[in-house]
Amino acid sequence: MDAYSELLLWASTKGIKLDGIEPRQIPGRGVGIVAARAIKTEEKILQVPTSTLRTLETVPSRITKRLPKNLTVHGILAADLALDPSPSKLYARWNAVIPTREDVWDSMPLTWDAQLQEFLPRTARNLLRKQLAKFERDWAAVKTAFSHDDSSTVSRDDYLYAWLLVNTRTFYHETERTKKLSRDDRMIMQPVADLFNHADQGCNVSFDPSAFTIAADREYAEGEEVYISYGNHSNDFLLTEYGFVLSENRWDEVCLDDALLPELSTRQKGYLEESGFLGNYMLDDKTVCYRTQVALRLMCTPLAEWRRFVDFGDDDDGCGGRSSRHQDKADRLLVSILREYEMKAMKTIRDLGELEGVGRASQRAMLSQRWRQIRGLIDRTITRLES
Ligand SMILES: C[S@@+](CC[C@H](N)C(=O)[O-])C[C@H]1O[C@@H](n2cnc3c(N)ncnc32)[C@H](O)[C@@H]1O
Repeated sequence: MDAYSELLLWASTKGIKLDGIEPRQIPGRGVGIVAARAIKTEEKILQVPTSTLRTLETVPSRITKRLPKNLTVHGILAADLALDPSPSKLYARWNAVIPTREDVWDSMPLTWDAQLQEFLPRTARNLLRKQLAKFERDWAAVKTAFSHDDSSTVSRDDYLYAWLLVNTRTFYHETERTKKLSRDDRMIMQPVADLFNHADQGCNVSFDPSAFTIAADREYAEGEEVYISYGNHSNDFLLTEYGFVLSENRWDEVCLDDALLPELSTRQKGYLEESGFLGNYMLDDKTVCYRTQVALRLMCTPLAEWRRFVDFGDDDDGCGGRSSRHQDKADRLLVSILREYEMKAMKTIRDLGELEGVGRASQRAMLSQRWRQIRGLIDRTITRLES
């Protein structure tokens, strides 16, 4: 019997109900869940009883009592996974189907060569910096707690593997007890449900005190992959937090700070800082964000008019046509800035192509894919602004 059949057999003894779905290997996505028959909208396809969840409360006290009280739930769950080398029956079936360390190392930028990490787009790099700081805090606590114990030592790599599994496989869960914790700490792991891959729109996930339930968001044909949504995430977020990008992502956006900030004088940066508009300039497939508009206006309109724009939003003084004249100027300026940024994206793609020997080919390919997406978004925006 293969590991998935064993997992499902174990799941059925624990009251986990799959209806019309089954796990399957999906090229490029590890395991995923597919429709085993035609599924109707709103059909309940999975129920996972609360008793099977892996939570803060299921971590043995021999682990929790040695960890500092303020350690994150993420950090504690990872310690539980890492310090459980011969897992109890409860988790053995689950452990048999989770991605290998090799898979995790391949996809998660946190484990990549530092030189390759420098090629991440700005948003992803910033997220990675925060993720690393969070990991190092958790690891420092776990290392201190278990470093003097021969029976349960854990290496940094063991802990990192466990920490990244938790990062990519937890669900938000609220109970009377977890409501007392910060939002980020209301996380649990659940078997089978964690085999669903992500799409920018997916099945409905809900929970009550007795179970998690996943219900179809639309009709699915037999054999079709069934997704849930991990949230309204951009591809930079997905890449850093989950190790993949979507080719179709309605929530994707690109940070323009690297394109815009170098164009601003020190004085202009000061004005933007004072008014709370310095940096975090975002572009998606439909909109240039308001912060970007404010920075562009500062670059192409007299200061008094810019202040009016910031204070009142609209720079039309009632004479007609003014607003669109300024907007045209701002759009033209943005097009020229975007053209330069597009050149940078193309150079990054070329550089990645010549970067043999740094990191793995699959990691470089992932970065190139992301930069091609950025280039595409910029290109479409230029076309839109010029039409
Ligand atoms: C909750 S797990 C989903 C099950 C996972 N595919 C597995 O093999 O166990 C989340 C991980 O699945 C992968 N994943 C999820 N959605 C994906 C997608 N749309 N494309 C590629 N990989 C995806 C990523 O590696 C992510 O970190």
